[in-house]
Amino acid sequence: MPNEMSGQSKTKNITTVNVAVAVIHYEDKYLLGFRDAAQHQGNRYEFVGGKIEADESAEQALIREVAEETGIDIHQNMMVKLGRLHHDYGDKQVSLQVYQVELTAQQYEQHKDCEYGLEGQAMTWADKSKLLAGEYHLPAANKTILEWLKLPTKIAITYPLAHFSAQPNSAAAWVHYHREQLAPESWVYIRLKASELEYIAQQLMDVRPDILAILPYDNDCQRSKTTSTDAMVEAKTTGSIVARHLTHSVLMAWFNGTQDITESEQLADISSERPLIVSCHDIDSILAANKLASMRIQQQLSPVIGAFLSPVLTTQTHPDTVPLGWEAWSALAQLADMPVIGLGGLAPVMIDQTLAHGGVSVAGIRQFHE
Ligand SMILES: Nc1nc2c([nH]c(=O)n2[C@@H]2O[C@H](COP(=O)(O)OP(=O)(O)OP(=O)(O)O)[C@@H](O)[C@H]2O)c(=O)[nH]1
Repeated sequence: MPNEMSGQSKTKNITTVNVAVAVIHYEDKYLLGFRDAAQHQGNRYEFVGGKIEADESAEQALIREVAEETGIDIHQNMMVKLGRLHHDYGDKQVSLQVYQVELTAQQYEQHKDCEYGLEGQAMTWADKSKLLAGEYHLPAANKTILEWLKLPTKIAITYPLAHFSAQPNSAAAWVHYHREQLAPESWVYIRLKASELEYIAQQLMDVRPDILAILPYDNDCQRSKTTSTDAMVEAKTTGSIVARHLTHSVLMAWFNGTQDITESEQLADISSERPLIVSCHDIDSILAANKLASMRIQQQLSPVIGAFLSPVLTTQTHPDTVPLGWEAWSALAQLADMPVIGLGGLAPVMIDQTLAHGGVSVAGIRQFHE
């Protein structure tokens, strides 16, 4: 998709319209327009946006469209890329470049009572919970955007079991520690080995049913078609699994063709009902993640909702790994077609710095526990 940055492109005689989409919000209120019945995908709500002209970048188009449709002045430093996606409506193909735009309190005050946009279209402010619950009828392509918006600004990662190896019962110590330390209703990536996953992760989810768990995708069990820990955890779980996680090495093994499986087998293998979060460290893994994301959308499977991109800074756990540093991290984040999560040497308070460098969320271990 980076090759189709602007204008219209033609593939097999079908024109793809390149569109810049602004997910304008102030805290938990999101601005929606209503598409006229005569328009493509009419009688539906939409985010503000429109065609990217041939001489424009997506960001320039976004600034112009937002001003034309709402009169709100936005600047480059207020927008963060959420992702890019291609959608085939049958009668029209669209490539959406989606940005999150947070208004200032003053801008929201000025526009909070606005019922019509500058082009006469009805406008409304939607509560995030209602928007994500599907209470607004949006074009089909927006389903993925709503999944992206579920990603919180902070994700806690669990300690490895080995961290508790000095304890007489390390599994019990692991469960006890995380039961006490994880914030209420937080997203938690339960990073355990496949062999530890079923019995320990389940214990934590039993005692903390409020947490929203990201569980590792168990590649080995899936490949051998044995009763996988995935299936067991899914079947027995009392808590909520919000996503499965794919490691950098699994992602690269699939897309470098080092595993002898076809693309459709890969897609069928990964829990198709669950959104995915992938781990990336470099340009090759970002490109592999983009490919996976595009395949999932094309096959109408649950989307890739995020990429952990790491390490941003030096970490205590990997002191010898050379970090990317903010500049290289930001350049890679721009290439990702899904929301990017900063990982490695970060604290929750670094969310503003992460947003400024093109990420939407921060993750980590120690500092993300209460
Ligand atoms: N603005 C906007 N467009 C969207 C969203 N989701 C989505 O699929 N689209 C599609 O992206 C395209 C937007 O291009 P557009 O705004 O220039 O097209 P239009 O049909 O509104 O007007 P036009 O063709 O008269 O210029 C439409 O085909 C629309 O269906 C969304 O959330 N916001």
